[in-house]
Amino acid sequence: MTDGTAAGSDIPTVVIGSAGRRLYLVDWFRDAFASLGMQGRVVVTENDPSSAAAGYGDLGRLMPRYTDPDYGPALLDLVDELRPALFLSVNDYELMHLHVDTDLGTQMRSRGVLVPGVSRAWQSASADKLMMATALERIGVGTPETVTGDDAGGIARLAARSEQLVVKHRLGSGSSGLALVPAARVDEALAAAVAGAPRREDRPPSGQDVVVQPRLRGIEHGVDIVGDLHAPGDLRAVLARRKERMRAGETDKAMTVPPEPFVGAATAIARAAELSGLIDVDMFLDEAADGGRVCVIDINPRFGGGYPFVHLAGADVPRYCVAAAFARPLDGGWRDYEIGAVSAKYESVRLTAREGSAAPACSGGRAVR
Ligand SMILES: NC(=O)CC[C@H](N)C(=O)O
Repeated sequence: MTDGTAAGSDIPTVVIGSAGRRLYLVDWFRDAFASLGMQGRVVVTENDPSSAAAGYGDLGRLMPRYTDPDYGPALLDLVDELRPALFLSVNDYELMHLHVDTDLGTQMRSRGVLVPGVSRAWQSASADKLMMATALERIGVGTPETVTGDDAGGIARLAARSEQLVVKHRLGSGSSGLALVPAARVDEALAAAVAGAPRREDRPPSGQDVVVQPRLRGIEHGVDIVGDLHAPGDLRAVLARRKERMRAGETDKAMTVPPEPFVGAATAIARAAELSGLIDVDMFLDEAADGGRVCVIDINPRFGGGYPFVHLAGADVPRYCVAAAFARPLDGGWRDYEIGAVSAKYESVRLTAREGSAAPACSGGRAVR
């Protein structure tokens, strides 16, 4: 761990990678510094200079695209120059690049930066719904039986038990390619899903690129699981909301609920995934089943679209992250939130560039609404 005061910078620094549309995270990390009585800075790295977040941090840095060979050297230069204590990315592709395709995550950690996340195996599984189902089954956490679109026997087995089937892109995120169909019409849905599915470039589109699951009973919830930043695998918090409405693959309206039904699954996932920091997990809760059955359908290994609903109800994961990263004392109040709080997202926009102007101006302020 570094206290953020090593050579090159004496300002306590947190970097948010690819903040994109999540300007509220920049605000809440700033609030965290303020609430801990610290003069810190939130640096935003972005590839697109005119994105909403590029000029929104206390400092903005343009980065090459993660696919560019210059990305790794630029990231390590940034770390050496700014000496952040914490680096978190909210972009799934960047996370795959940091933790699976390269060892950049490990290299940052060996430079003393806390890089929240999950193990390499769970990072890979988070992008592949078949791998995810296998990983969850192995640790005894409920998840829908998942077969690939070319597994006729598996699909027939699911159809015998479930009148309706769910078809999804195997490597998709959010609800990409999602269709809920009567079992008799699964072939049509499969053909449509295969046609639009993201796939590995080394093979033609096929049923391997989509998965089929039974329709789940119960109500969909979003659950943030927080692992200890210094002791990966140790559960620190479970924060839950019932989804009321989705929009563009994200929770749009939700009501906070007690975390208890989800704690068993959260403990098992945190341990197995060697979790540090926050992951956003979608779970069905079937309260009618004996003792309440929980079924995990998706894991986003980062701050996700559901975190605002618990933050606005009082939870404060950025405060936990900043306190842990800079060794500041903190009581457990950061994980408390009001139950029954309903929040809804809304539109917001900011001026981000002018024709011909090169770099983003850093506002160091809040979005104009
Ligand atoms: N984009 C994401 O973060 C995934 C969606 C998230 N699980 C949500 O419910 O908002």
